[in-house]
Amino acid sequence: MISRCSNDNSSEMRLSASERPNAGTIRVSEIFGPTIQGEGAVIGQPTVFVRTGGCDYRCSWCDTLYAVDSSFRDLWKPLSPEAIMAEVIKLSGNKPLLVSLSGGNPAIQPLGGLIDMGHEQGYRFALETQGSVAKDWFAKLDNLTLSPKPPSSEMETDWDILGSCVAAAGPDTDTALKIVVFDDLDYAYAKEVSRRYPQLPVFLQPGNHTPGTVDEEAPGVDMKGILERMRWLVDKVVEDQWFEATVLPQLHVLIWGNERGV
Ligand SMILES: C[S@@+](CC[C@H](N)C(=O)[O-])C[C@H]1O[C@@H](n2cnc3c(N)ncnc32)[C@H](O)[C@@H]1O
Ligand SMILES: Nc1nc2[nH]cc(C(=O)O)c2c(=O)[nH]1
Ligand code: SF4
Ligand SMILES: [Mg+2]
Repeated sequence: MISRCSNDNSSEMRLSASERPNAGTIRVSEIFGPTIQGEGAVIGQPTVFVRTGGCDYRCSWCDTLYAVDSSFRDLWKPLSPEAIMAEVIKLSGNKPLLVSLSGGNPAIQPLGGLIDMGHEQGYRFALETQGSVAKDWFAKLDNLTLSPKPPSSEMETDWDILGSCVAAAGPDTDTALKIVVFDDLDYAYAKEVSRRYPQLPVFLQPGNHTPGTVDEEAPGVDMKGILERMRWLVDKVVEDQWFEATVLPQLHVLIWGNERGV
């Protein structure tokens, strides 16, 4: 299974040559914080975000198109692990904390060296990915969130690669599932993912149907609609007696709406 964790993964090969990172450098869309982690297993923890640029998916409702759409490519900087750690250290006042690696798909970037470097200085690392590309260095992470995409995203899950991601993380990384739910079909998908990985904690996150478009700088958010979906999802889990699931909102969206860099 681990042999799938290579650089010539087929999902990654779907990226054009200019979209693939250079060896050693990491393509970065933004570094910000400290803020709190707004989602999933480590929700509420103070963290600095490193958001990489480029993604092998294009979910219909992606809330970070500026780190996905190639029209933003010129804004993604190729940075060395040293340069990224220098910024993380500056933002955190040299006090180690949790670093959240997100994107885009951070799994298509060479992040193993950055994780080693940060660990040496006492920083911890969490990573969010859709589970479409597996890397050996997932085993170095403190937390791995796998967020496979439900039908409403219009993406297809490659179950073998998702399995390779779980295997690559191994026993020393805290791995969790986090599934965005918009409707009944998404809910059924979340149950299927959880059925396949009963050993993994599962977090359900109501979808934000107002994430904005590539042309919007600061899209407005339909908070009432998101909270209604949250209530629907809680009712669903309770009625269904899915007592192993944890339902959480995107806390940062409740606080700051669709604002960037928070
Ligand atoms: C922007 S993605 C980046 C990491 C990775 N590409 C992934 O999808 O897991 C970070 C998280 O935001 C979630 N997300 C993206 N758009 C969303 C939306 N409109 N509503 C709720 N969650 C969303 C994703 O499912 C994922 O769990
Ligand atoms: N505060 C905060 N929490 C988050 N959790 C996941 C995020 C992401 O965009 O990956 C995110 C984000 O952008 N901000
Ligand atoms: S996989 Fe993540 S970053 Fe990529 S398009 Fe989907 S939500 Fe956006
Ligand atoms: Mg986000």
